[in-house]
Amino acid sequence: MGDHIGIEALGAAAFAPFGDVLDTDGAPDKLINQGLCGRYHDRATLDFGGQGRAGISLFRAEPRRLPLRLEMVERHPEGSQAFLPMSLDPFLVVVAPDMGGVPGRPLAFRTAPGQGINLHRGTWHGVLTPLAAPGLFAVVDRIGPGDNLQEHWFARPWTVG
Ligand SMILES: NC(=O)N[C@@H](O)C(=O)O
Ligand code: NI
Repeated sequence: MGDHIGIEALGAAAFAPFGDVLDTDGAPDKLINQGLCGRYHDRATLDFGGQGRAGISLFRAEPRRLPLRLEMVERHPEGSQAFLPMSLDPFLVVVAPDMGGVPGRPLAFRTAPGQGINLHRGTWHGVLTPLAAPGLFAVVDRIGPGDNLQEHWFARPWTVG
């Protein structure tokens, strides 16, 4: 097995090179619906490339147990990808910097309840990784032609958590 990767609490600053953190920390950008709803407005950079369009899909993914054997990360060169949990269960987010076309050392984060993420176009990441059932997510990503998936299988898996 490869080296061990610790899990940090997800934070916007640490995650900024990789994507956006979606949460309702702090005051809303605007109050709507007669003051009964806080709108946290336009909080993600969506990108679907020239020929793509936005799609909303639902994922029901098997929860993983920690420590996680991380064998592969992937990226979507043509579009961003948002994972929006439909529960308050934290989930695991793994990303990695790009080092000349291959991923560098991964980083792992645990979301707070109610936090979602939007991965920037081309960000190396582990696949959606729930930590509790039912693992139900809305996913906003690119629908369009061409190959939008590049995988990298590590020579030695990493141990996460
Ligand atoms: N393949 C797919 O739709 N999902 C992955 O991109 C993922 O990041 O989970
Ligand atoms: Ni993906």
